[in-house]
Amino acid sequence: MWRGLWTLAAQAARGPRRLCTRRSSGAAAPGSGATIFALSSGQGRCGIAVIRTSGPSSGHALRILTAAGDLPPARHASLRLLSDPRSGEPLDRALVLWFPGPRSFTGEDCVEFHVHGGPAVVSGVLQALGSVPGLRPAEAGEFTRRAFANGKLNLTEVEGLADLIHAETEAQRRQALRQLDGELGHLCRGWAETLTKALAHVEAYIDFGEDDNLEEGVLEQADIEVRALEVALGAHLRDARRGQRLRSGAHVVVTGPPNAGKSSLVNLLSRKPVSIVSPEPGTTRDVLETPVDLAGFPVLLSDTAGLREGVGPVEQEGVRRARERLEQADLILAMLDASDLASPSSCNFLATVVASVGARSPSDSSQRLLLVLNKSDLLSPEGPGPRPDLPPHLLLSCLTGEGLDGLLEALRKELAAVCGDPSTGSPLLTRARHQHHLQGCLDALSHYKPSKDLALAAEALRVARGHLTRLTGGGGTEEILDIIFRDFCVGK
Ligand SMILES: Nc1nc2c(ncn2[C@@H]2O[C@H](COP(=O)(O)OP(=O)(O)OP(=O)(O)O)[C@@H](O)[C@H]2O)c(=O)[nH]1
Ligand SMILES: [K+]
Ligand SMILES: [Mg+2]
Repeated sequence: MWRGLWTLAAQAARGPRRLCTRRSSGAAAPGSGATIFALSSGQGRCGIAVIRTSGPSSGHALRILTAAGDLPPARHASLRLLSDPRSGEPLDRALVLWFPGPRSFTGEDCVEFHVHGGPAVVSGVLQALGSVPGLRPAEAGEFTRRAFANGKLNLTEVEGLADLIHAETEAQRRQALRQLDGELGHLCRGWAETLTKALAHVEAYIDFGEDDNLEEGVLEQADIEVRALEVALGAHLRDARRGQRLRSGAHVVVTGPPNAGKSSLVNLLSRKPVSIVSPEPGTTRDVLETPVDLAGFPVLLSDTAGLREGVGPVEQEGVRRARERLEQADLILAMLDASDLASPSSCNFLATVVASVGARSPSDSSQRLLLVLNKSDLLSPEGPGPRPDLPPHLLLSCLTGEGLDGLLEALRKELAAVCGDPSTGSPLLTRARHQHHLQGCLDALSHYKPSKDLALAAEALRVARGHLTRLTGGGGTEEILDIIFRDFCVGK
């Protein structure tokens, strides 16, 4: 209900640069003039809980709860006694922080109450705030939404913030922080400026093409810049799947002949008994998937049935599922029993799965493969090692743990290639939305042919620029905002 008003307020706040589609909304709504409050730290018993407010009545609420005429100095922590304004009953001795707008997270007047984290204190302070006229509880993501509306964050930064809150691995945290720092937005704004300049040149040519006063080579210059931009966009789009894997997890599939030790490896890497391990070949039938943090990267690790033919219908179905899952793998962990390399199942596996992935060049295949020879503890120290004609491989013993560090290091390198390394390189496109707009921009530029039709070329530049602006939130529709802000919790 408050959406309609929010849109209008947002438009006013952001000016014409960020126009939103207006939605008809009949009834009156509280709107963004209200002051919102929420518990911003996690729920449950904890040492300190942070409650915050945002909106014009924040200062008034702070004065009422601290029963003080004056506000504390801005952006300094001050110790104050909080009491319930209705009964005067003391609630807690707390640190309070006063952030007058616009120098605050949301751009509005904000207050933070750092109270003792017991549930009774928290609910007492929340109730006291609720009793102050003009204050209401915040909706999920409403603080961030106000920050966005007031131009404190652009859309890719908002997404970075959502990802940072949900980041579970090192690599995800690093990537989210880079996005929150505005790297992707910065890049897009630079590209949009290039297009604006090119558009100005083309339009100048349309208006004054015949005029002698026009500088020479104006169109040629625009052409060079647009073509360079196409190259840059292409490179980023080729990277796009990596960023999405980093956000939602890379698919790593363990495969090999029966009894190679696949389930043992899955349990070792996930540090929990995900799969049944037994000396009986054909133990694993279903695909067992578990999310794990591998060397700092988010991974969906799948254990699968041992690949072999001529077995009963249930195991055959398991083998079918294993092959199906293999197709979806970003990284294949191909496993063999090092003491059993001459067996028909090992030879068959090497000749089919390993050879077929290895034969593809890394550029035309998004799949990568690591060959692991397990049960190295069964090889005699003096006797001949694994066959020299094998493709590059790692030795491992799931039993003794020998070779595990080497495997983890190899996994880190492979996953950095699969997901992109968030500590280096250009900003990753972590969402399908980013990819959609960059592709839209590139498609539009393919219609840029100033030698044929200047008016159409100018229109192509305008469409292309529109995609870049929408990526960072300019002209975004409310539907997109709703989807993005849904990821947030109340209090953020
Ligand atoms: N000696 C030795 N035995 C191992 C090692 N890793 C696994 N095993 C044993 O090999 C047998 C098979 O292990 P699993 O992990 O069930 O093998 P799997 O590949 O999942 O087997 P299936 O699911 O039947 O295809 C079990 O008895 C394990 O204890 C190892 O590094 N050294
Ligand atoms: K087994
Ligand atoms: Mg198994």
